[in-house]
Amino acid sequence: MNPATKPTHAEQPAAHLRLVSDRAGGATPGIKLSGVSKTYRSRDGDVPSLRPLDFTINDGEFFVVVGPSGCGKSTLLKMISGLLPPTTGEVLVDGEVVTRPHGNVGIVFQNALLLPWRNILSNAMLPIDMKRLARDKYLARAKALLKLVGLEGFEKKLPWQLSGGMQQRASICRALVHDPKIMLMDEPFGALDAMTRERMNVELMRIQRETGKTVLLITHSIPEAVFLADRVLVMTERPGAIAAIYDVPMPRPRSLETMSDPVFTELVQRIRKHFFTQGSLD
Ligand SMILES: Nc1ncnc2c1ncn2[C@@H]1O[C@H](COP(=O)(O)OP(=O)(O)OP(=O)(O)O)[C@@H](O)[C@H]1O
Repeated sequence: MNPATKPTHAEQPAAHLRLVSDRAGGATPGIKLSGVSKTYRSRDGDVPSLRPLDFTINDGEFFVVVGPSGCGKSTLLKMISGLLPPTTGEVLVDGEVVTRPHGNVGIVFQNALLLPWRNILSNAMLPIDMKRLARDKYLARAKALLKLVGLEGFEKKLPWQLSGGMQQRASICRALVHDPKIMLMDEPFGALDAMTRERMNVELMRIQRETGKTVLLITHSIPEAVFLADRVLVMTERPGAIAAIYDVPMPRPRSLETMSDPVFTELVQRIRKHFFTQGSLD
């Protein structure tokens, strides 16, 4: 095994990431989960979805979660966003316990979920309107974000006039418009064709580099996970637990050629081995 692709302990970030965390100072930055578990109570009985999880995501890190269907990935994301309370344990964002939905996150789902009657700029401005923030303060930011994702000139178009990939780019702007520290992405490119998906991956890495956001992304695709991530968390079947966390020791910026790097190939194979018996990932 290439020593560079050995799994690391959850609490040991890559060296370059540790530097970022150290510089931040003050309250513990990033996202920290301590003993976070979830059991859904339903009429048919309890559904244990996540075993107690302990891990940290560093400020500015690109952190990707892969795992079999139903292992609790979306549940994890909802608990970090504050949309869902954990059954046990605590989620901390910048040292503060999350007890309700908070403004530190922007969320991107599998489908763009744009409002069909609002034009692209108005859709990007939706969080500002919902939070009743000053529109004029954020309008320039929304336009700049649309430009950043290549949608300049499409501000007045309605969602149906854009391709699926363009709509998803608009939804990324919507997630970033209120300048959250963290972007939570649940299978954001699952509905796109393979070529658009690859382009969106490159685009997302560029946006993350330019905005410095912390990204937590969920995917079923192991190559996508390795291509994007600083670290990949591999989950077990439900109730989900941490099977391993891998550092991805490949330099940035990355391009599609990165996928022919032997480190990339070896890491994809190593992670795939976790799922040999399940066959439930790409
Ligand atoms: N509101 C709920 N009530 C009861 N069980 C639920 C509820 N929401 C989710 N579950 C169950 O919890 C488990 C984890 O669900 P979750 O959606 O987090 O998984 P996932 O890993 O995101 O799945 P997928 O990859 O298929 O999207 C599943 O078995 C699901 O059926």
